[in-house]
Amino acid sequence: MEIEKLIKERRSVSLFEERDVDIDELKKMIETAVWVPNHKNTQPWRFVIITGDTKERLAQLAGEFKSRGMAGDAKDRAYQAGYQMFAQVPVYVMVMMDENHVLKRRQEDYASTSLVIHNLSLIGWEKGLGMIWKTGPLTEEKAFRELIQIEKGEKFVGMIQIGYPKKVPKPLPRVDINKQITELT
Ligand SMILES: Cc1cc2nc3c(=O)[nH]c(=O)nc-3n(C[C@H](O)[C@H](O)[C@H](O)COP(=O)(O)O)c2cc1C
Repeated sequence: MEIEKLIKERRSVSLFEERDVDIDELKKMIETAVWVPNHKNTQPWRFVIITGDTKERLAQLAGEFKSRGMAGDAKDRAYQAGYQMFAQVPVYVMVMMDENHVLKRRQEDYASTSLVIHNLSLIGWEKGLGMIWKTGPLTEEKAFRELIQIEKGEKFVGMIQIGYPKKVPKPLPRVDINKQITELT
């Protein structure tokens, strides 16, 4: 696909078909995605691919989180909604990076890791796969962080939900780019 079309037509997708994603292919996509500019070549990223029993536990955590503090039928409904939203995702890639003690290095590492994530979503989109990068409140929970095994000295960058799109959302409007471009001559 032409690069301009690929960039403009890619959307964040969070509803997926009930269809498995080939994990070997996903690993190859990650191998390609990491070819980003990276100051000092720190390559600070780490990826945790989640399916199976760990995905099941993740969906339970989402249900427990969504229904926390509720009671009765409302609690059951909230649990099911949270659980289903996470259970319907075919595969997760959790992205972590080394948290360098130098702020500038840390910020630059985060920039590069973000590029990797976007590369991954573009590579996926070309293959018919949809993704969304999430950092919602569940990702700050201790149980979540233990489940995905964030290590000491690592920063959690994002939860990437991946699968074949069931529904592709409409694009959000972009501001007129001419308002954001200055020419100095
Ligand atoms: C750092 C980051 C964190 C995000 N976290 C969330 C999130 O927690 N929940 C969510 O629904 N979308 C999240 N998104 C996705 C954006 O909301 C989405 O990209 C935006 O709505 C634009 O849609 P598009 O990607 O289809 O253009 C996140 C995106 C980024 C870059």
